[in-house]
Amino acid sequence: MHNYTQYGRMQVAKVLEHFINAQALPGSGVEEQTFWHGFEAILAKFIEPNKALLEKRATLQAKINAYHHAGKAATGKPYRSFLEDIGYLLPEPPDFTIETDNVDAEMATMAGPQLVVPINNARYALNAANSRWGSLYDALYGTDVISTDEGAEISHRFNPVRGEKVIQAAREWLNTLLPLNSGTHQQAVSYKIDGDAIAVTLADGSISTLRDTSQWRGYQGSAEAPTALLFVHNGLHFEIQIDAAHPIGKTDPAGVKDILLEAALTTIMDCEDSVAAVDAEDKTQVYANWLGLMQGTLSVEMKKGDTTFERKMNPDRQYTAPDGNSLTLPGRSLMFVRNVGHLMTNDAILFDGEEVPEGIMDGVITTLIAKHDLLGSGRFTNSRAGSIYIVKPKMHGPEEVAFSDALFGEIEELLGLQPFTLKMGIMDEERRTSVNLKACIAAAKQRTVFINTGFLDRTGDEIHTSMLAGPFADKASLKTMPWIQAYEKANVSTGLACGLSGKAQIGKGMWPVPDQMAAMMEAKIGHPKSGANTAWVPSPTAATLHALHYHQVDVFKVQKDLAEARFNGIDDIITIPLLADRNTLTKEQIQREVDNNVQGILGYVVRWVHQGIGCSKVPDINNTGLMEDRATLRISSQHLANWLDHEIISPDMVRASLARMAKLVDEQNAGDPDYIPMTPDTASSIGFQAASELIFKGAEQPSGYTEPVLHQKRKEMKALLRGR
Ligand SMILES: CC(=O)SCCNC(=O)CCNC(=O)[C@H](O)C(C)(C)COP(=O)(O)OP(=O)(O)OC[C@H]1O[C@@H](n2cnc3c(N)ncnc32)[C@H](O)[C@@H]1OP(=O)(O)O
Ligand SMILES: O=CC(=O)O
Ligand SMILES: [Mg+2]
Repeated sequence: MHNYTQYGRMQVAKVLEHFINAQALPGSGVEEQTFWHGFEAILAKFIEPNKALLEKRATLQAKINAYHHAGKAATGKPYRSFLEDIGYLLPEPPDFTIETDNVDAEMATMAGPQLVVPINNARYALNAANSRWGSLYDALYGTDVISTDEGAEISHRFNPVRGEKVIQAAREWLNTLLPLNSGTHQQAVSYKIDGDAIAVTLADGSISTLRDTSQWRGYQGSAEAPTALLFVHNGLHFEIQIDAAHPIGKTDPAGVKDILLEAALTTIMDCEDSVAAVDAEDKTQVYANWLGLMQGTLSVEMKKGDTTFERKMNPDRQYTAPDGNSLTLPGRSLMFVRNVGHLMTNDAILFDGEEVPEGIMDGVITTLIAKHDLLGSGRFTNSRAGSIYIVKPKMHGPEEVAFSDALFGEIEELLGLQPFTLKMGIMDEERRTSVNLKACIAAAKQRTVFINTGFLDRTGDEIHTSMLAGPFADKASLKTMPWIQAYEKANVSTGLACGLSGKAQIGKGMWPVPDQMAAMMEAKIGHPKSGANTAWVPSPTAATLHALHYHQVDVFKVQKDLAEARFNGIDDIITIPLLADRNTLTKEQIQREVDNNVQGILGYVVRWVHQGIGCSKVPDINNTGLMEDRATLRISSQHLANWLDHEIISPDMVRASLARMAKLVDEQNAGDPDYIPMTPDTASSIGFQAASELIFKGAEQPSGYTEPVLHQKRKEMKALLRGR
């Protein structure tokens, strides 16, 4: 238990109280008394409605369970009518367009990658904030986008064979980014400023020029010997960096040392599924990092090899424009903060003795902190348009969006912000939101700045909602079946119909295979092609590479082309992706599916519970590292729970797999000095027990969420570690 200070009906854990009174409130223009009193009033107003929303989720789920339990039709008209009758599938509201004002260009009129990062990891969070710009050479050199054939392996010491391949590949990209009137960038031997134009000398001595002269926007260094030439294409900037004395520039006939791409236009600083924050200490750390990002003061001491340096937020980038005026471009990614959803409570604050809803607490405190940005008191500016961007995850249907909208309004009033300063990113990641998406957007039409298909949570909810309908298809097949394709397509179409183009983001989900960048380059071009003006990437390198897709596709043109054809797709969306025939899976296929799920669950959960790490790269059964977070855990645990329920697998089979995989996961982590193994005594390993509970009690978890078990077990683990 924490030490608390009483504020009216609230008790605030001292660690959080101290942070707020000493760091977050000073300079915010809000008095201590006003803040705590107003916070108390918000809790008094919103706690009961929050509980009622959760009860409604449970009531609807119980009705769905009873329907399937009775063996009623899980397809076609009868099923759709049932969903309508119980108020799960609601009538579509009349047409409208969103009215969101003061949206920064990065979200409204630009198209590019969106990075997500666990906010409590300062080292990664700083890296993410700075990933607005990324080195194309580094991204190509360090990943499988360039093959290792013919002596081009990735080595720590610079491999000139690979280096040459990188230069050639980058020059090939320049042909797309910066078309020339004659010749190609592979032939370029110099890039120079010639009056108000760019002259590119080719190997045969001829001079080429830019096909579109307006692409040139500025330079760094002197006009005679620029160190960087700045261009724009499809709204994204990039630099050709020149330094003939640099180790790479030396090898290049034009002295080009790198191509720097505008990459992560926006970043989501995540307080939710990639973070393990279970109590007042953890939450205070999360909020402290957000304050550091909003004030520009966050920094970490870094050690790489023999060098030690300080990582901090990058300044804006300065150039001279072709007309001689100075030009400044943002040096950092525009930041959202992802609050948690409506489900969990946290003991950092008690109200009438009970833990408060964590989502309400996040809303109030992350907004208070972001107010510092609007007041301009920090070192940098995040939103030049004067807005605060909150991603609200895991909302089920329009009532839950309306609740967040009302909460945001009260928070604005408490903190002295103009109405609708708080903008909302709506995660379309629960089935009741997908099937009522238009009504969800309508419920926050003055705040909506994005809709995003969080297909990972969405898959977990798909399984949980129809748990009793029958056994689900294997995990790989689930990703290709009609429901998901219709969900993705309908999201874009609904977003366009509600006027998001030019005002907000229509976003696509995460690439969860961080080391497979070649595959990402093949797959993720599908996102801009589908009309999405942003999509999630797991790392800065992935952001740099994914940025190339937005040079290949003019998303706003795609959106225009798609705008006329409204796709609703509801009948496909509600088609439950069950196994067509339970006898088609071989014993071996079933065993592999179980082992793969169990390995992923244990690999993620043990680090979460034992070490407080909320997002990990965990090898799957083929030894491919997968990004695992709470949403991927929700899928794996719900999938096993479903197959157990329908006796595709037996509890003994799962127990045997857990025992085998626990050993393997311990071995995989042997190199981590902070790792706490699960074996040999799995019965007293809290991490192991958490994983087992998530599977065996998966069917009874609210909406199949993993948070309740993870939080409880992490708290047990922290208590154990404190007692040691
Ligand atoms: C369903 C959903 O909700 S998805 C959203 C939640 N998921 C996320 O936020 C994913 C974020 N990504 C990550 O946390 C990580 O990339 C992981 C856990 C997947 C892999 O991490 P690691 O195994 O440490 O990656 P790896 O060793 O390849 O790279 C580490 C380097 O990349 C950087 N990096 C990796 N991911 C990120 C990121 N998301 N943001 C910023 N920097 C990052 C690190 O800072 C580090 O560089 P440094 O040494 O200069 O600090
Ligand atoms: O939050 C994202 C998801 O896919 O879930
Ligand atoms: Mg999610």
